[in-house]
Amino acid sequence: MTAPVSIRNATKTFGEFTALNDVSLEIEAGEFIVLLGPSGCGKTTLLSLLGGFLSPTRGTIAINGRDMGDVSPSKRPTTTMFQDYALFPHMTLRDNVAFGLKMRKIGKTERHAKACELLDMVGLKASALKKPHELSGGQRQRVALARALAVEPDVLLLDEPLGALDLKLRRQMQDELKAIQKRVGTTFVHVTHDQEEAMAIADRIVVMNAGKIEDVGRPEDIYMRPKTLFAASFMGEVNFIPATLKGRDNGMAEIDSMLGSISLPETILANDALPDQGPMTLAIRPEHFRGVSTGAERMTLGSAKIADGAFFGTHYRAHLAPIAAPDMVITAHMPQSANIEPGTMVELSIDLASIIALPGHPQTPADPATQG
Ligand SMILES: Nc1ncnc2c1ncn2[C@@H]1O[C@H](COP(=O)(O)OP(=O)(O)OP(=O)(O)O)[C@@H](O)[C@H]1O
Repeated sequence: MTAPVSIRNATKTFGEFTALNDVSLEIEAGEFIVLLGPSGCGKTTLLSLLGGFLSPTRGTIAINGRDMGDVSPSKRPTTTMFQDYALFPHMTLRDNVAFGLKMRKIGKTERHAKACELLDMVGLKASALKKPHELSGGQRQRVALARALAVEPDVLLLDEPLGALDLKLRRQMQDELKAIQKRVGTTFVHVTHDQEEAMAIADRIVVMNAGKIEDVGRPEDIYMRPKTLFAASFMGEVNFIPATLKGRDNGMAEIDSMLGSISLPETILANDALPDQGPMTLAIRPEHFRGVSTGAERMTLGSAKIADGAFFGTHYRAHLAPIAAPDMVITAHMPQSANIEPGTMVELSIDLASIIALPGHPQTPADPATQG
């Protein structure tokens, strides 16, 4: 079972505090959507509106075209899977998975068959008669997923379901979760603050900040072409070079940056929020300074002096002080063959197409994305 979800202008206030501020989002049937953002940005609040545990102060939620305004959580075509997946300790795995079906008065033979089918899907068929305490954390998590899917929700809501697992297991479960979602085709809405997890599992990521949606797109869209400073900095490491857009002429944009004046083809400025003139930021990922020619059109932002560098296996990660702005720190990845001796001069050479042009300036030097 699967269904589209439509969130229109949803706002949620708690007293004076606005936890969710005019959020709109269309989710397709069968999509794997990840709500990504820092603690307190409103991810769980949005998930709770979908599950019916909270009502929007303003705005609407529709699932499969039906307004959910007066539909209680138990009557919604949704199931929520929480981080503490709370299996019943005295029941076998089979009975845990079949529990929702029993509540729905499904006969024993049918519900046991369904439970075994789902345990098979999560790789635990042979353990059907074990109790939860006999399992590892990852195995218990799989049982919880099987239990959530047993009642065939149209939409599965997952609130940091992998948060309690260690890193290795979490990576493994991310792959499994994605494979299972593709297999069952259910719409998944998954909350996390871990950007790597979001990239690993999402069809589309919704980047949230302070109760608002900052950006929505495929992982590669948000990484390569983020729409805001926040989205650029939350999804991976980035250098921000404050600049001023002076004007546009003949398909070229004239820009004064902290590293000097440059002309960029207007196609690089593909962001509707950019003004015709005014403050803007050039955002560049560290790996785009690698100096390995890709055959694409390249440009230089002047030269810089290596301050320090560390070996990361596939590359060096170096901090550089540009000659044009010696107080600035640029983080750059450099090839294994590079000389990263402090004081060595390097050219800040990049592929033109890898420059991300964003509206506004980073707020403070402490902005997480201002430095590497
Ligand atoms: N019932 C409530 N009463 C008052 N404030 C609340 C309530 N529920 C949530 N909030 C506030 O709303 C904001 C958003 O909370 P929410 O739980 O949605 O954040 P989150 O992004 O899921 O964060 P986390 O990753 O820490 O769970 C927070 O500042 C939180 O303190």
